[in-house]
Amino acid sequence: MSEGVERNTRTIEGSVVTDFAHRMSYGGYLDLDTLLSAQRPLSGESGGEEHHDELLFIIQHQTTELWLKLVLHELSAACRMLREDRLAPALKCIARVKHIQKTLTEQWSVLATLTPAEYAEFRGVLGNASGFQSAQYRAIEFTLGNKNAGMLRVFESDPAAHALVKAALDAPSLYDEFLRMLARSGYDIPTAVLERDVTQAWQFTPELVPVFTAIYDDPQQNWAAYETCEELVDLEDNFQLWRFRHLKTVERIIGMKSGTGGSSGASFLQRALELTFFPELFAVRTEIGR
Ligand code: HEM
Ligand SMILES: N[C@@H](CC(=O)c1ccccc1NC=O)C(=O)O
Repeated sequence: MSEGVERNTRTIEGSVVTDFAHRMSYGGYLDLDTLLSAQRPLSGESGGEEHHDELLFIIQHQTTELWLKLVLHELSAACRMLREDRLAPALKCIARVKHIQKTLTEQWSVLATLTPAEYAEFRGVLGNASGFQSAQYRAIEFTLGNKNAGMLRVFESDPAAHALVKAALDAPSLYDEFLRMLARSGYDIPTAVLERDVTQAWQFTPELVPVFTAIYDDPQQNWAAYETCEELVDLEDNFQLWRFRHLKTVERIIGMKSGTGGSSGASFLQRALELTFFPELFAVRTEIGR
């Protein structure tokens, strides 16, 4: 038994690098000074006492925004790869997004430890700030096809956020790119779909259902398309689970109070659960085995 283990202490090997005066370090590479100085609870300002739970609230949002940054990065890459007919790497990006979505959905349980009384103690400092104003979240919704130009208005006073969301509004969605790729591979995608105004919300297109039915009827002959369809269904499923957990967390913390962003609150969030990104991929399920 080595001396270190006897004392329940790990021996620090002599080769461990300790002098970072002229070398890049962990904190330097990750810019942790910036990252870890960005949690500034407002409840402590203007004389009041800082509320213990405001740090949880801030970190829950900031970690979400970090993951959303990566989701957007991966979805943008997936769109580009589909455009270049590089399906395998596009699917790899989507697979990563699915894992991030699971982490984000799980993460709600941390915030759910915040009781209504605790939140009420600092909710006032939030003013009219709300997740409704999350530019990255909106850009992701747009990239997945839930376009709504009216959402841009809340970003008018923030040019960088506005540009990010506007770019996502103007670009073809992931579904647009997939359908265009299918058309290039010989599937009978209606011209109106290929030439649609991509800044508009996706509308259910019944003509696509037989195309998907043929794919689902013979997966072996249509494997690439079939696999991609199922990946998109997973993405939508995961997105809905995140929305549902947000709604349920909101209900347990603020009940039916209206939102700081000005909406009716829980009932406004409830209506988001009726939105669908890929309606034909769900409609095809009714047709299978008929
Ligand atoms: C105490 C916790 C939370 C409460 C009470 C809450 C409440 C609400 C409410 C009421 C809305 C509707 C807009 C409004 O009028 O404000 C909303 C929207 C939103 N919240 Fe939260 N929220 C919470 C935590 C979070 C967290 C941790 C995130 C993660 C970033 C988040 C992201 C969003 C997003 C993206 C929207 C827009 C949803 C949409 O457009 O469908 N929220 N939230
Ligand atoms: N809309 C929430 C406030 C809120 O949750 C929030 C406030 C500031 C920044 C992000 C937030 N998160 C989600 O809406 C409320 O009505 O209590």
